[in-house]
Amino acid sequence: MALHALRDCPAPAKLNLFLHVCGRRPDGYHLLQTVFQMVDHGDTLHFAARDDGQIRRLTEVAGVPEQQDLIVRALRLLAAEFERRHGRAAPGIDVEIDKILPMGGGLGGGSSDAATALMAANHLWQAGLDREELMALGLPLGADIPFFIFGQTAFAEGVGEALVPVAVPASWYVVIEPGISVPTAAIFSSGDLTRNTEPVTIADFSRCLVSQTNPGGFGKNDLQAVAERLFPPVAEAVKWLSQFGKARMTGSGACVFCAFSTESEADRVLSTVPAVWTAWKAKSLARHPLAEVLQVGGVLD
Ligand SMILES: C[C@](O)(CO)[C@H](O)COP(=O)(O)OP(=O)(O)OC[C@H]1O[C@@H](n2ccc(N)nc2=O)[C@H](O)[C@@H]1O
Ligand SMILES: Nc1ncnc2c1ncn2[C@@H]1O[C@H](COP(=O)(O)OP(=O)(O)OP(=O)(O)O)[C@@H](O)[C@H]1O
Repeated sequence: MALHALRDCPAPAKLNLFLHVCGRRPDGYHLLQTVFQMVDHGDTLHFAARDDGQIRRLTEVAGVPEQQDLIVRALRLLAAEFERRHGRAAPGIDVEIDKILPMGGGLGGGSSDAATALMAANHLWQAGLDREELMALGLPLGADIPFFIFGQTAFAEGVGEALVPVAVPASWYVVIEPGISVPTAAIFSSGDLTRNTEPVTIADFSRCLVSQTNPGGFGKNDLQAVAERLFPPVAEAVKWLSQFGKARMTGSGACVFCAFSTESEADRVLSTVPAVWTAWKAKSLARHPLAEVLQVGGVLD
């Protein structure tokens, strides 16, 4: 029998272990190379099917009107695709969200919410899209959405949509939220941004992991220098966390992280973070945790 509700669906944060800007497309979007790592800290979404075709977000999210929410926009795209395939309107859905990821944090919160919504509704509605089709549906809404649907640690190229799985040792991360929101577009449009980092290979990344224990130690984040200049709290967080290892910004900021090989090391550092910042620790996730909730392993394959 078809399911009517899916509760406690995780939408995990991602960290960009490195992020190189290697060029620019004619449409202005930047060509990146990055490794995406999911961690066990994120938003939680709850879904219930409706029978009137409406897509509703029941939770208020400060600063994000319901109709602009990436979750709602993604579900509208899925509903249109459902109608095209099945010749009838999609059933509709209610969405509730427990939001803990900061916006403009570089943790991919909005993209992760949208990815979880697409996977959950595809399941609830029995829409029948496979993984690649869902990834393609989400890409126009956010460059990180395909990665979350891909659902495993990945080396990414293009604008983040060309994905290859990569093995990264399990690690603990301490993440600092500097308390500001960094608009992604402001970083990419800066005249100071370097856009010519030489392309690397997965083998370069993997070789580096063998020679050092820190998965965040390879390469650099090309967006970081610009973000530090425009947003001094980012620089302060990087400076403070650098006492303990190779600290680095994720995505276009503002959050900053450092990897540790044991939970106790992460706990020790976390306990000393100055109270002005929100900080947390999280463990790496090799697979998207929604697979367990959907109890499928194979629903999208
Ligand atoms: C930097 C990353 O966080 C890395 O994971 C993502 O690529 C950002 O993805 P995102 O938050 O989904 O960004 P979007 O909302 O798609 O893009 C915001 C703006 O940033 C610029 N942008 C974004 C991604 C990219 N590869 N090149 C760009 O130039 C574009 O001006 C775009 O209008
Ligand atoms: N469900 C949502 N959650 C968060 N932000 C949303 C959502 N829907 C739309 N947005 C918009 O997207 C913007 C970016 O939010 P998001 O949390 O994805 O930033 P981010 O972590 O910096 O992303 P990235 O790492 O992809 O750059 C927000 O400022 C907000 O206006």
